[in-house]
Amino acid sequence: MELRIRNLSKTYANGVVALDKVSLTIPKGMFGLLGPNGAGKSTLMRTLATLQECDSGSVFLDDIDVLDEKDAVRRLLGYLPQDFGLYPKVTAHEMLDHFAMLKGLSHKGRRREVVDGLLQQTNLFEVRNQRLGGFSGGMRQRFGIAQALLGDPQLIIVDEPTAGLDPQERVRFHNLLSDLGQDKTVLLSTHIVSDVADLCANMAIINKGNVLLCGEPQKLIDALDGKIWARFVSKHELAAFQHAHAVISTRLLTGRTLIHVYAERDPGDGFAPARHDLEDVYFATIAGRHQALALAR
Ligand SMILES: Nc1ncnc2c1ncn2[C@@H]1O[C@H](COP(=O)(O)OP(=O)(O)OP(=O)(O)O)[C@@H](O)[C@H]1O
Repeated sequence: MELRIRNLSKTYANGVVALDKVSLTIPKGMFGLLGPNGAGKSTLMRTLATLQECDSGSVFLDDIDVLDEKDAVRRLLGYLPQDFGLYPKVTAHEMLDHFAMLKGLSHKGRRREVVDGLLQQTNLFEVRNQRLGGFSGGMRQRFGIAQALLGDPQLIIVDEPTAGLDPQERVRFHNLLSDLGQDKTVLLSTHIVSDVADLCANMAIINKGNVLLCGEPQKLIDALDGKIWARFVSKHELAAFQHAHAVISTRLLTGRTLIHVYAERDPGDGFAPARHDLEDVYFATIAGRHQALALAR
């Protein structure tokens, strides 16, 4: 299914503009929504998940009016919120069975089939009789996906699902999501660039309620060819370089500071062409390098 968001706006009572005329088209497959903390991602996710009202704009899931036909959307939606509580003393199987009942799966045999299937799909079958309170972060997130998948949703929204997972669990969770992306629309909100680089066929970057950039990750990277330059600087040189160049990122590498700058042509000063990636796209966009944006759009 395709999700079409047009001019979606939301200002909270305290005056914070969380969404400012956001327009995005999200096709089938995995779509990454990338942005720093406070960008408006959760506001957008909650609005799409019919849990929160916006002020203006429209959202359609194929021909369903998401803002109006909430029940129809909920039947097609699986949602994994950023924070969700679990009853610590209940086992994974008991909890999922309970959720399945709430979803209307009243036939015991059929429910068992669905619940066991989801526990297998999320690699939790072996631990199904363990209490949720003892689950690791990764197990919790996979359990969150299992409950989101009840009812065979066509649109799956996951809000920052890999924050706090160790690398092994992250890979496991990525595999699970990418399987889902084969035939469903999966919207992944994250501030972790590599989640999007690894998984998503399409992406957008949002900040302060605005969509800054949208496209296919590789094309957005290619649009920066020849425009990202790198060099090491010492700590006391950093401020001068930041003053003289459009520094988009600084990172410590084996104790030295590597800086990446945006420049249309060789900036001199000892810079060499950088091997750039999606992080450069992200940082260049957030830093407001408008030349980069114009090219990549
Ligand atoms: N209920 C609320 N009332 C007032 N302001 C809010 C409310 N919820 C969010 N905000 C503000 O709206 C802005 C967008 O918040 P939102 O949670 O949507 O961003 P986010 O990109 O999901 O960030 P994070 O990654 O930190 O969750 C932030 O400035 C936030 O402080």
